Amino acid sequence: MNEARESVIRVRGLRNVFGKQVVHDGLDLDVYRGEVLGVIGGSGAGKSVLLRSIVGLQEPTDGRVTLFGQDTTRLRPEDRQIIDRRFGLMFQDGALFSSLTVLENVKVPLIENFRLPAGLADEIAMLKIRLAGLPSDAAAKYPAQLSGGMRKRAGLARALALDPEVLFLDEPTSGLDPVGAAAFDALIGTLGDALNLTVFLVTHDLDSLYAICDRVAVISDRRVVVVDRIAVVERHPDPWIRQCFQGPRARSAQSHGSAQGTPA
Ligand SMILES: Nc1ncnc2c1ncn2[C@@H]1O[C@H](COP(=O)(O)OP(=O)(O)OP(=O)(O)O)[C@@H](O)[C@H]1O
Repeated sequence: MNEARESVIRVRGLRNVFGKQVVHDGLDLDVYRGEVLGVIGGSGAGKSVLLRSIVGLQEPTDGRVTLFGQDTTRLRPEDRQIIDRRFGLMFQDGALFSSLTVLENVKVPLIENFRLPAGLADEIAMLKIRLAGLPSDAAAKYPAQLSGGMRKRAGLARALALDPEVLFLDEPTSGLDPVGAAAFDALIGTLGDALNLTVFLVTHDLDSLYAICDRVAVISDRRVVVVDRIAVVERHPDPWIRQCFQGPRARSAQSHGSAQGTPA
């Protein structure tokens, strides 16, 4: 069925080496338009390096990354800029500018990319702040005045500023309590559907996999060992996967997932 779908991210033969450490070697991955793809793997497996390689924050040692059908290793800077506008990035802590208010933070990509009149930029930024589930009065606050969960939502609002087609999220629920994490998952699921987003979600959170991911990719032994629906992935014989899906946390996540009626 997937063969007919458009691959918005295509990674082929990715290799990343730091000194003597080979992080990726011959890694292949496709991400299809409209799906929520969860990316998991042990600590240090190379999830963040993969994300960074895809979005251009890290130049791969070798291999090819194609975004929206364009080979990113061959792009002219001006074409790279056009591609960059088509995705949004959200890091663990929101990665906000501490000296700017939430509203100003969300306006940064709007001002950098488009010469919008100030009033219009304010209106768009406010819309994104509300879309990310923040109250309007959060707009005037500085990151230090927000809770961890609110900072993540502000980071999400900024990632949504340019109406991206693809959203990259690096461990968005880390540090949140279970209720906050479930609410954030629900928000991503709802926004993904409403805005027809493709979501690339790096996570350690098994609940997120069951709650919102259409497919899950597992990085082990320097490559993607399996990418499939969670029900298939959890039965894979890879030792790390077995350990991951046979513990008590997995059983709890599995029961939450089926209770929500959202088996992946
Ligand atoms: N710029 C860099 N220079 C040297 N080594 C790096 C660099 N970036 C990442 N690494 C190494 O690459 C490996 C993979 O890192 P990465 O952050 O992708 O892991 P991860 O799977 O996201 O781990 P975690 O789940 O703990 O966040 C680690 O051993 C890390 O130390």
